[in-house]
Amino acid sequence: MQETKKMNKITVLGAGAWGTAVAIAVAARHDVLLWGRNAEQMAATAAARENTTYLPGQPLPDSLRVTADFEQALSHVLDAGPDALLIAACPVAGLRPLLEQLKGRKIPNVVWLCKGFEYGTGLLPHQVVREVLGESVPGAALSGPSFAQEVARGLPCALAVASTSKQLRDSVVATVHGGNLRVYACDDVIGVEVGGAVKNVLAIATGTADGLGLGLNARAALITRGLAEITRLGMALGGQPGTFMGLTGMGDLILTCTGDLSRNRRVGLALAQGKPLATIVAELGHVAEGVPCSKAVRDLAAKLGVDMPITNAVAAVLFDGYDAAEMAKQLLARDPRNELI
Ligand SMILES: NC(=O)c1ccc[n+]([C@@H]2O[C@H](COP(=O)([O-])OP(=O)(O)OC[C@H]3O[C@@H](n4cnc5c(N)ncnc54)[C@H](O)[C@@H]3O)[C@@H](O)[C@H]2O)c1
Ligand SMILES: O=P(O)(O)OC[C@H](O)CO
Repeated sequence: MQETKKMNKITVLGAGAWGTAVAIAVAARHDVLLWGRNAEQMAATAAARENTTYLPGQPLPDSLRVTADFEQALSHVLDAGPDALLIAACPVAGLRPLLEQLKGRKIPNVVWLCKGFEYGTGLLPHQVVREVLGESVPGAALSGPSFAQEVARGLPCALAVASTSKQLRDSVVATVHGGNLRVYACDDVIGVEVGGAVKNVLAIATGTADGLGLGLNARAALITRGLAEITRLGMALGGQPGTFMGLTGMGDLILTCTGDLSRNRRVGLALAQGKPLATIVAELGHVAEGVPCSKAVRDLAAKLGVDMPITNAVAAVLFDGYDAAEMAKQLLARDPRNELI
C-alpha cells in the first residue's frame, strides 16, 4: 500500500484556546507556526512561551513558533506547496472574515476547527468555506470531543476529520494522528458539522438542568433526546445517521454536556441562577458558540420543519426572556411521542 504523505509544515490561523492547543499537540512532530491577529497578545505569548490569555498554564514547546504577521504565516505554508496544512482555528463568526484574507492566494487546503452554524446565513462551516474560497480548495472539518486544556497537556483524545477529498482526509490523519491524539477519517462533512454545532446548544440545556438541580435522570434524558434532535436535523440536511453515534455526535455531546471545562455548559449553569445573557457573557469573558448557534438552529429547524424542542427552549431562555425553570416544565408537559427519530 502506498504511504500517505504527511504535511510537515503547518500554519494555525487563530491563537485562541483550541488553535493554541492543536498547535502545541502537533508541534512535537511538525514545523508549526501559530498566528494570532492581536500583535500585543502574540508578543506576550512569544515572551512568556505561554498563551496567558486563552490557555494559561500550558507552556509552548520550544519548537512552536508564534507570529502576528499574516504574510509570514501564509508564506510558511505557501512556500511548502502541497506538503503543507493550513488550519483555521477561529470561532464560526470569524471564519468568513478570516477566509476573505485568503482569497486569491494559492492555498493548498484548509482544515477548520470551528463548531456551529453561521449566524445570519444558517450555513455550516464547509458551506462558508465553499462560498468564500470556491470548490477548488480541498477542505476538511476536524472535530470531536476535545477540551483544549486536556489536549494541550498531552492527555489522550480522539477526533474525526471529515472531507469529501479522500486525499486530504488521509493526509490529515497521517499528519495529526500520533502521540496521544487519535484521528479517524470520515466522508460525512454535514453529519460531523451538525453534531459539533448542535451539541453546544444541548450543553447549555444540560448545564441549565444541572444548575436547577433537576437530577442525573434529567441529564441523561436531555443528552439522549438531544441526540435525537441532532440526528433529525442532521438527516434533514443530508448527514448520515451513523455519524451522529460517533465521536463528533454522541462523543462530543457527552463530553460537552457533562464536563465542567465546557464553556457552553457553564452558560447553562449561569442561566439556572437567573443571570441574564449579558451578565453571563461579561462574567465568562466570551460568547460560547452555543449561544448564537441556538438561534441559528431554531431558525433553520423551523424552516425545514424539524422538531427541536430542547433547542427552542434554550433559545427562548437566552433571547426571549423566558425563565429556565418554566421552560423545563413546558418541555415535560409536551404530548408523548414515539421514541425513535
Ligand atoms: N476550546 C476548546 O476546547 C475547543 C475544542 C474544540 C473545538 N473548539 C471550537 O474551536 C473554535 C475556536 O474555539 P476557541 O476555544 O479557540 O475560541 P477562543 O475564544 O479561545 O479563541 C478564538 C480565537 O479566534 C480569534 N478570532 C476570532 N475571529 C477571528 C478572525 N476573524 N480572524 C482571526 N482570528 C479570529 C480570536 O482572536 C481568538 O484568538 C470554536 O468554534 C470552538 O467551538 C474549541
Ligand atoms: O468549551 P466548549 O463548550 O466550547 O466545548 C469545547 C469543545 O467543543 C468540546 O469538544
